[in-house]
Amino acid sequence: MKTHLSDLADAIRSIPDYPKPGIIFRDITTLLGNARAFRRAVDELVNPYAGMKIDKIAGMEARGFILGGAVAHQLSAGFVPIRKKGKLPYETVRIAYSLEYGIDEMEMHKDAVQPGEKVILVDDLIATGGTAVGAVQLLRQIGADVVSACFVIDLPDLGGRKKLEALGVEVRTLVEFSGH
Ligand SMILES: O=P(O)(O)OC[C@H]1O[C@H](OP(=O)(O)OP(=O)(O)O)[C@H](O)[C@@H]1O
Ligand SMILES: Nc1ncnc2[nH]cnc12
Repeated sequence: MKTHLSDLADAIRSIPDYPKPGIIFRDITTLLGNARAFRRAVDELVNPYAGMKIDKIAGMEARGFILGGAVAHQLSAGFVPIRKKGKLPYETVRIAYSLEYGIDEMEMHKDAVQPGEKVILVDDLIATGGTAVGAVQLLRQIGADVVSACFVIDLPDLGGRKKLEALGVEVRTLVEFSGH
């Protein structure tokens, strides 16, 4: 039986008031635990990039590692982890960023991408876009050509997609939830 994109939305669990009052947390662990939905989500993320000779997938800790690793494998691309500060052992580039429910700093190894390499950013969700914009800035700082960014979930009312597009990055998403 074919899985539809509405089935992907149904496979995501929504938790009100987590991690803070007023936030509805869109929990992808239920999608990841559903073999058919997980495969469909990865296939849908990968399909638009088939044949594009992408060099690297960059994934944001932690949920971007799960999806980004699967996408990289399917595209025969390398994988670049963008981590929360203090976790990477070699020399890094670092940037402060804010997201829907907090602020933090993220880092990437400074030799993780060679100048001019084609990179796609992968994460589970875009909300305010703070995380993704920070990641694009880090990647561009070391010379990456960020050709696109893709997410399973878009929260369009929080404006992240528009911010990324304003930076000249194509954005692809699979399901939308209105409100927070
Ligand atoms: O568009 P934004 O407002 O920046 O929010 C989106 C980010 O928030 C979540 O990650 P989180 O920082 O909660 O980390 P986690 O994956 O380790 O739970 C999500 O996985 C995105 O990376
Ligand atoms: N509402 C939300 N649910 C899950 N992850 C998020 N990251 C930022 N906002 C989020």
